[in-house]
Amino acid sequence: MPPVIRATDLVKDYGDLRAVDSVSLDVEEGALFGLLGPNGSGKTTMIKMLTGQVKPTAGSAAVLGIDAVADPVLVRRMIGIIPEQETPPSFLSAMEYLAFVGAVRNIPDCEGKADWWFDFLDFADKKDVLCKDLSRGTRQKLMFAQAFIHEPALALIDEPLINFDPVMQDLVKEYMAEYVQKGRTIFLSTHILEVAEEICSDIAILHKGKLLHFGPVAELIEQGEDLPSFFLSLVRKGDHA
Ligand SMILES: Nc1ncnc2c1ncn2[C@@H]1O[C@H](COP(=O)(O)OP(=O)(O)OP(=O)(O)O)[C@@H](O)[C@H]1O
Repeated sequence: MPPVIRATDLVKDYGDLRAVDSVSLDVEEGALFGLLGPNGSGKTTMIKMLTGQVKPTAGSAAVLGIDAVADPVLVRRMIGIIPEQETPPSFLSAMEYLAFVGAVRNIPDCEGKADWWFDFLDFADKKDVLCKDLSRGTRQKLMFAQAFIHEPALALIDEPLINFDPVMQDLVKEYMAEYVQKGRTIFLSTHILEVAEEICSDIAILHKGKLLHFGPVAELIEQGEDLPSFFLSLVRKGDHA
């Protein structure tokens, strides 16, 4: 079975800055893959290249078997995405936004599915509120719902938990764990190392655009490592390299 994501020697330069430096990695079907790294290490740029939002300077990316550089529109049609810091359109209500996503993605019974998400993430009382008047956490609930409402084979989500309270974080973590058990795949970036250790099957650690580590979380734990300490020592070593 080919990997769900295959990145090969991906490079992204912004002017003189090399934001991603020859990164290669495979993500297998059913993985809950965590992309970790300090601020500015290139996580968002990686996600943007894999979702066809940014064209790599060099290298290639196959996502669900599709060439993400040559056919970014098809990739975006097939996947779910939560871009970094993205908020839904201010002028639509929460329900209108999910209906809009449903129309673009051709989702059957989108209204019924939207209602399920309003109940599941406990914001049914906000469905007719304009997005501009929603709290940050509620906007994040909506972004989470739009990424998963069509049950994509692959969701790429940038910092999905950051605005959620602990109860909501727990609910969403459980949802993601069950989601991948059904054979679907999630690729997420996060700063919350404890979350990555708890739910991710595999991780990659980026630092200054370079891939410092890539592999299953279980392997680290078998070696007696805990992810937060492992991450910190790797990044500190990278700082002095
Ligand atoms: N459009 C852009 N133009 C110029 N530089 C950019 C652009 N986007 C990102 N960068 C730079 O590329 C580097 C990697 O940024 P990126 O957002 O990918 O990192 P990140 O790991 O997601 O960071 P954070 O954890 O802080 O969100 C940073 O130095 C950033 O300033």
